[in-house]
Amino acid sequence: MSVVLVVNSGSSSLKYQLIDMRTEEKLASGLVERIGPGVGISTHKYDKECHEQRLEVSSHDEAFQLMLQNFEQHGPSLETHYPVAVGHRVVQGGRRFFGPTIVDDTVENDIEELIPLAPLHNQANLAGVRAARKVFTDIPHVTVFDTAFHTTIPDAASRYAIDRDVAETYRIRKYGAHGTSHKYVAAEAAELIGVPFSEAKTIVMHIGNGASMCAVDGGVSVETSMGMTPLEGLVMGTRSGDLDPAVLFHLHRKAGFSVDDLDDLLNRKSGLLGMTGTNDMRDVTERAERGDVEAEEGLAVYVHRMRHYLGAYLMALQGGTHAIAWTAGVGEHSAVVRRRTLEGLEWLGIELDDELNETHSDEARVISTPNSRIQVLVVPTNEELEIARQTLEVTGLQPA
Ligand SMILES: Nc1ncnc2c1ncn2[C@@H]1O[C@H](COP(=O)(O)OP(=O)(O)O)[C@@H](O)[C@H]1O
Ligand SMILES: CC(=O)OP(=O)(O)O
Ligand SMILES: [Mg+2]
Repeated sequence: MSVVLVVNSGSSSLKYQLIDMRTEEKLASGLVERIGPGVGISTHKYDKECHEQRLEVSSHDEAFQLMLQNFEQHGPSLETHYPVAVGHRVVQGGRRFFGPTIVDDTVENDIEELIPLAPLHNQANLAGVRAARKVFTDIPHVTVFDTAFHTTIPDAASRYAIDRDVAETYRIRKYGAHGTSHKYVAAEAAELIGVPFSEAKTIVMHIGNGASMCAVDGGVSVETSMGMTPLEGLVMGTRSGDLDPAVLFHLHRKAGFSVDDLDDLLNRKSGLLGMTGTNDMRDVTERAERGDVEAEEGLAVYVHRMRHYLGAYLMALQGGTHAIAWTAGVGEHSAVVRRRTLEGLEWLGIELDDELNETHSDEARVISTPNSRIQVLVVPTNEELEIARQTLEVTGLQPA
């Protein structure tokens, strides 16, 4: 059996899946949340059962050991289901990695060197790679980069208008993120609407805790909302997204914020959390519906920013847009956010079907009316499956 283990380490979590690549069936999956001080939560799903455990998990190395324990205690055994390869998500590949890459020590060092370009993510991703290489010493490890899908974005969209030498020396440009998800969802969306991926024009809305949008034209990314780091663009769970850079000078000069304070403010204490006190969209929409003013204001800013980018991406897709595809935690589950983002756009040929929008399902589906010129879709993302596919592809292993 060809099974691939996929490790997706986030800034404070570690997600994993064991996938049988003959059928692309998920055999087992798990999540270790809240890595760091305090009580963490480990969830392991196998054979229709879900095993939950609460305990302090102080590092990604510990989270990885916990994952191994989960397999040992709850199955399936990694001895009988020994993976043929391990696929790892890495957010930032810079101008160094343009596709899935088999890991060796040089690759590990290069990922480390890219940490400043994705501070919340690359460090955690690397910790997962290192822990896994220590345990699975005799199989290939492959890193799949969020940035790889965006290397096709034209210069006019990926350059910042700053001094050329400074930009070159310090590698300052738009790299984007969530590319593995954007690519997977755009391909699924094309299939759903029956347009070849090589011809489809799609706007993908990856709206999770981290959130970004992507304009995909003929199978390639032409614009995305995250920038040099995953801080730019949309309002997120704890990140501010776009703001006037002069705000930083002002807070430094007038309020004595250090660079680290500013980093903490914008990456960890802003977005929905900063505006409403919670980064969970379920709480925000519930409170907004009950008339809570802070929640309503936060939601309004969140939605306004997505509409701003939607307008821009309709322009980026020359010649028209076939579909808008919603994905990730908020995009897949929040009918309220989808409705508020797309309301009043009938004049643009975007017409949501309210009943379809409100219907819950785990399947990829159309939620616009038959009259809607641009189709609106919900397409559950599966970064892990896409990583597993790319892992097999680059190692040349065949599912057997
Ligand atoms: N039913 C729901 N309604 C609204 N938002 C939801 C729902 N379920 C999950 N979410 C949101 O999705 C977010 C997590 O999305 P996810 O894509 O898993 O993010 P990440 O990969 O960045 O951790 C949660 O923070 C929560 O706000
Ligand atoms: C890049 C990024 O924001 O990833 P995530 O959504 O997993 O936090
Ligand atoms: Mg995510």
